[in-house]
Amino acid sequence: MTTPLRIGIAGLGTVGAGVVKIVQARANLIAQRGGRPITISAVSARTRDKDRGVDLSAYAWEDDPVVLARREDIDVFVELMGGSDGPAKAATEAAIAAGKDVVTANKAMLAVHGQALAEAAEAADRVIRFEAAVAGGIPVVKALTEGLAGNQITRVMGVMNGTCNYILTRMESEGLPYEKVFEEANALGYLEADPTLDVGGIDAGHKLSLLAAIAFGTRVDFPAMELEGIERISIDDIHHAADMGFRIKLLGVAQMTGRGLEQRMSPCLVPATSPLGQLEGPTNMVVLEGDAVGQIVLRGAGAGEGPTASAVMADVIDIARGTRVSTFGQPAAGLAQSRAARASAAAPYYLRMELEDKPGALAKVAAALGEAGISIDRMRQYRHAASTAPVLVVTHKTTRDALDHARAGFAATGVVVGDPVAIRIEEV
Ligand SMILES: NC(=O)C1=CN([C@@H]2O[C@H](COP(=O)(O)OP(=O)(O)OC[C@H]3O[C@@H](n4cnc5c(N)ncnc54)[C@H](O)[C@@H]3O)[C@@H](O)[C@H]2O)C=CC1
Ligand SMILES: N[C@@H](CC=O)C(=O)O
Ligand code: NA
Repeated sequence: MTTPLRIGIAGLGTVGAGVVKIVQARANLIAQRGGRPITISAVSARTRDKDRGVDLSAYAWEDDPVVLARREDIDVFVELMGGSDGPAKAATEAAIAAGKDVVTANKAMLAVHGQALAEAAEAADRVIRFEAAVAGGIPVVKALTEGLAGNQITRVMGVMNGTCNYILTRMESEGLPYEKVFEEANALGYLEADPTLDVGGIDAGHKLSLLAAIAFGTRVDFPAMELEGIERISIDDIHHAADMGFRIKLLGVAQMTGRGLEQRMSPCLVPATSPLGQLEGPTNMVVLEGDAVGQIVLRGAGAGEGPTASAVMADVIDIARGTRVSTFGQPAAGLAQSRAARASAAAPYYLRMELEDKPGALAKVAAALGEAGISIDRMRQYRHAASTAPVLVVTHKTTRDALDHARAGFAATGVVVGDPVAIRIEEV
């Protein structure tokens, strides 16, 4: 009888319960593919007596995930609690120190502590695997670390937060308000424990920073990411974009330029007919570009029980097989600190602002754009009942610096109310 690979699971929420279900339902298939059975020795969660739709009676229970991580009867610690610090980090460190391999879905922890954890794991001759942490069920970490290992990666791009994509597409298709769709996403298990991580773009930014580290051989540098969430996107923006043949996506782009590593995660308008524009619901899409392979497009479920548990199991099965890949695809100690560069490529922009409804207001806005060297493609004032008028401007290609200059100009006009919404129109 082959020795089983014994796992301990900390966290029995959406993802943890999904992992237990796969281990129980697919035992034979997993044993064949991994070359040995995979068994669960112990589990941990905040609440012991809770119906999770799975039978946990065969497994030991630990209240403390750190104690679980150190148990002698586990080989792999599966961290599915979440949170960048606290018990997730403490238990991961304890697991490595106790000689366990680690599988985690925790992008928040890795975006902040990935370098230190990877170095600790490598010093202990252990692995940390995190396929579930980026784009859920899409095997993008494996694609970059293994399938594309022979390429110089030139760009990584994509939609990597299922919740945001679900919210944006449901608002448009059903004409539903943000709050209603947000509740639906919550009921479907897409949301992070702290939902501002999702709608603030932080979760997607964490994911992109992990992919950038692998792609460009640099240390994870999440603080350098230019970040903007979807909180200011209104149903009006969605409708205006649709009128012009665009859809709004929370889009991430990372690329290495002569000036350094550019990383940005922000709402963008993309052509409605493009593959990214057609992405519905919690689906993610990651576009990888390599010098030898050209462009690879990966599309699939980025969140939810089954897809995320699928990715966790892929990592566990890899460990059962004896596949050992460095956390970020190469030894962590050799990863260089990236030089952060502000994204500089010119693009057209969509601007929405509220104007005092008085003579000359539009002319002042046009003048502020002109002074910033920005040429107007389209400009429209919408019918309104309030004292301020909603105005939409689509610019020709311009730079971020010019846009900042124009923003300062808007503030000085005395007719622009609040800060205008500016959304980049991305050629994808
Ligand atoms: N839900 C999803 O679709 C996806 C989630 N992830 C990641 O997977 C991880 C888990 O996410 P979910 O399953 O959605 O979370 P969840 O909130 O549904 O479950 C979290 C589990 O961890 C347990 N837990 C939390 N703190 C604990 C502590 N101090 N001690 C013991 N147990 C504790 C909770 O009791 C619960 O069982 C997170 O890192 C998340 O970012 C990644 C990809 C997709
Ligand atoms: N909250 C995340 C879950 C997966 O990472 C998302 O919505 O994509
Ligand atoms: Na993945």
